[in-house]
Amino acid sequence: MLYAHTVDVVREAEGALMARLPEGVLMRRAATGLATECIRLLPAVYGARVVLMVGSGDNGGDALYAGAALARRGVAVRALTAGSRVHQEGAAALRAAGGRVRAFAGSDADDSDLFGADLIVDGLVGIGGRGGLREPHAGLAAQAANAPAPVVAVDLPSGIDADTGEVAGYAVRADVTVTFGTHKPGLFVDPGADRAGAVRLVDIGIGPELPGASVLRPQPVDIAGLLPTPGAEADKYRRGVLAVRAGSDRFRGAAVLAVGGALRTGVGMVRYGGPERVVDQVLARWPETVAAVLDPRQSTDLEPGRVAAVVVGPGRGTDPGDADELDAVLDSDVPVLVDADGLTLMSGETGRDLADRVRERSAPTLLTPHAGELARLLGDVTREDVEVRRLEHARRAARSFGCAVLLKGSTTVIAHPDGPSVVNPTGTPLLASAGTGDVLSGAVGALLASGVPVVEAALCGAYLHGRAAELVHGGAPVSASDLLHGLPLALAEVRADG
Ligand SMILES: NC(=O)C1=CN([C@@H]2O[C@H](COP(=O)(O)OP(=O)(O)OC[C@H]3O[C@@H](n4cnc5c(N)ncnc54)[C@H](OP(=O)(O)O)[C@@H]3O)[C@@H](O)[C@H]2O)[C@@H](O)CC1
Ligand SMILES: [K+]
Repeated sequence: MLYAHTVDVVREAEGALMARLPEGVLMRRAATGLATECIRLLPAVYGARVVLMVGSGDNGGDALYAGAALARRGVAVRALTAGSRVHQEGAAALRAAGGRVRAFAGSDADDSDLFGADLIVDGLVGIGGRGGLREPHAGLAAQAANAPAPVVAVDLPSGIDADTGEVAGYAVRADVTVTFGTHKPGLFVDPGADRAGAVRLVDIGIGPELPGASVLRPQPVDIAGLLPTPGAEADKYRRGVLAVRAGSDRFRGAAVLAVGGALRTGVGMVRYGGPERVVDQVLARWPETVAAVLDPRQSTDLEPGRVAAVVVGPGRGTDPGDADELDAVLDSDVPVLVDADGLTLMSGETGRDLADRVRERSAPTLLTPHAGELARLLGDVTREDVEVRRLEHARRAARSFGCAVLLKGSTTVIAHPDGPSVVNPTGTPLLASAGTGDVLSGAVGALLASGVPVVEAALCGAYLHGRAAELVHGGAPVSASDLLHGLPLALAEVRADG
């Protein structure tokens, strides 16, 4: 598991440790770790050319001290400063080691040092950065982006918000980010995560001072530990029965995909209920389903005691009958996953009663919106707002509805009113196509029915779904049906890693 802490928490931990250590020790540790990573990235050390982009804070100080260490190893180091000040001791250390320090001349002409560099180090701003990069920082960073050398970001790529991953203006795009003490949430969540490249954590000793993380990013081994392993004595009821209330005459595929997602993730039995033509189609594709014709306006019976979890909403419709069905499902005392049309029914003024129903439930509820659906559920933000501050809005929704929320998209995040948020490390942008969400709802539903707790089920389902896409796509677009082939591969891989 990787852990991320917010800036306030990092500063507090740093303060507690610094009070016991001689001045400058933490920066020296950070700089040593940074220099080591730079050396790994250089084809040869002696005679290599490294350019430091240096802002006015301690982030620039880290870069300067690392530059001094590189210069002592025979690297030609040039520091280009931006901003009103420069870290004096760091600049002196670099000069004493044979490096040069000068102010960036501005964006009017290409900087020859930058374009001749073997490696560029981004020490413009770190956790002290606010908003998009100002000038001359942005101009310097833009030149670095055009230069051929790889870019190593110090602590985080300058211009991304450390706590949210938001990019409010120009931001550096790094090949490698060397971060200190703990990960920052913005390194886990897009759009920030996308700018960070490969992230390396350097231990500077603040670990014991840090409280529990605010954001987690699991590794394959963590997923393996969370997945259920059916014992020899397991029968279909003990493995869990999932009820799927998806699909309609208009959207028959949603039912087929949600049922498939569940079966391919592993569940004792899927009970499908829906219109006759959809039942036929589900049975034609998945004959192992126990399917019954069900008109939500006449029967919303969930067969109490016979199902362990319910998926409701994908392609189901938003008629009054569908609202009645959702209401009845929410009235049950088993875990419920609400997706797609179910989320639409819960949104706005007309959805108020259903939203209250969710708040009143004692059994776990999981909402699985994409950014547009989350914006509608929250009612006071746009889809774009949600996309740039994914963690914040997923957390708000979790608090507002008193349940777990899985926000789909460029980084899938899972929030719960209690405990840290979790980000899913797998997936590809090519996953954004019709029907993939239906497969996800089935996959997560299967895990809920198997007794996996709600946040863990959401995480494992999202992980397997994203990994399935990575394994089947090979660079080509992924259809929702392809995902159904990828799920067993993803499961086998996770079990082998575990
Ligand atoms: N915490 C730890 O454990 C350790 C932390 N360490 C290191 O310290 C770093 C934090 O250093 P820090 O606090 O000095 O802030 P930092 O990121 O250098 O930026 C502040 C400067 O940036 C400027 N500025 C702000 N926004 C801007 C913008 N949009 N565009 C342009 N400029 C902008 C701002 O200018 P101002 O707004 O004041 O004019 C101010 O001068 C941290 O990331 C890590 O690298 C390690 O050494 C050891 C252990
Ligand atoms: K930086």
